[in-house]
Amino acid sequence: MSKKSDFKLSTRIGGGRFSDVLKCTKISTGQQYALKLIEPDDERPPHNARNELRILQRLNDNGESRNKNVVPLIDYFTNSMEIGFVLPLYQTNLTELIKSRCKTRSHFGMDGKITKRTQNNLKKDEIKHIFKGVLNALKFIHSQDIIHRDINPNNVMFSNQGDGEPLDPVLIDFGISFQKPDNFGGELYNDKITDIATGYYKAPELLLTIRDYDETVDIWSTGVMLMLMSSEDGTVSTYSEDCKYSDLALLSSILNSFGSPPSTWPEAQNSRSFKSLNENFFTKTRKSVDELIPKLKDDDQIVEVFQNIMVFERAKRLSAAKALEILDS
Ligand SMILES: Nc1ncnc2c1ncn2[C@@H]1O[C@H](COP(=O)(O)OP(=O)(O)OP(=O)(O)O)[C@@H](O)[C@H]1O
Repeated sequence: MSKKSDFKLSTRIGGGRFSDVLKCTKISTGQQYALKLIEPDDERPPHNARNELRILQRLNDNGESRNKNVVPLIDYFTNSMEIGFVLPLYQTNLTELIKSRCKTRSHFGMDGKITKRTQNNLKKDEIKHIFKGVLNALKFIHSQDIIHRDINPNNVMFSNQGDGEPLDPVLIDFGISFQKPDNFGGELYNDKITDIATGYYKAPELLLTIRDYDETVDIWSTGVMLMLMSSEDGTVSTYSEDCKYSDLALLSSILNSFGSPPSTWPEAQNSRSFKSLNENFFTKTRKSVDELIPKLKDDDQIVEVFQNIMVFERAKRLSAAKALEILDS
C-alpha cells in the first residue's frame, strides 16, 4: 500500500458523481497511472468505495488481475478522507472508440435539403473480439459471486485505438457492484437496490423494481452493448433518445425491440407495476436481428447468443460461460 504523496497528480481524465479520475505519476519510478479518488463518506448507495476496494482485492493477486479482461488494481492508498485506486492508464473507452470510428457525411437531396448520415466503421472481427472479451470478464467475476451492476460502454476500456493492434477490452468500475451473498453485510440478496446500471443498459426487470435480480442483469447490458457496436450508425437505433432520461421510455423501447414479455414472465408475476400496466402496452412483436444487430446479422453464433441473452425470463438468459462456449464452437 502506498501513500498519496508517492504520486504526482496531474489532469482530470474522468470521474463520476462521487469520484475523480486523474492522470498521475509514481515519483519513484516515473511510471504513469490513472488514479481514481473517492471520499467514501460522501457517497450514497449503491456507490461504495470500501466495497469496490474489497472486490478489486478479491479479483487481483499482488497487483495483477486474475483475468486479462478485468482491471488490475496496481496499488491503492487510504487516508482519513479518501481511498485512492492506482490503475493502469488506458487510452480510450468503448464510447469514445465507437465515436472515433463513426464518420458523418452530408447528403444533398434533389430538393436542396442537406441530411447527415453517420456510418459506424467498427469491423465485424473487432466487435466479436470486444464482445467476447467482456463476456470473458463476466464469466470470471460471476464465478467469484460478483454482479458488476454497471456494464456500459464507459466502463469498457482499451489500451490502444486498435490501429493494427487487437482491441482487448478491460472491464473497470466496481463502484456499485454486489458481492454475494449480502454485499459485505450491506444489502440483502432478495432486497437489492434496483437503482443500478446506466440508461439504455438496464435490464427490464430493474425497470419493474424486481429486487431479487441476479448476475444476468450484466448479461443483458452486454447484449445492449452488442447492439450499439453492431449498429450501422453507432447508436442503439431501436431505442428512443428519451430512454436516457426516462425509465418508462426505456421500457417502451425494450418492448418495441424485443416484443411483449410472456404473460408468464416469472420475475414479474408478483410485481405491482407489471400488473398495473395497460395490456395494450404489451402487444409488440420482436424485431428481427437485421434491425437489432445489422452488422452481425449473418454471423450464426453471434445471432444464437444474442437471441438467447436478450430474453425477458432471466432463467433462460445464457450465462457468460455458455455464451462463450457457443462463440468458440
Ligand atoms: N484506468 C483508467 N484509465 C483511463 N481512464 C479511466 C480509467 N478509469 C476510469 N477512467 C475514466 O474515468 C471514467 C469514470 O471512471 P469510473 O467509471 O471508474 O468512475 P465512477 O465514479 O464509477 O463513474 P460513474 O459514476 O460515471 O460510473 C471512465 O468512464 C473513464 O473514462
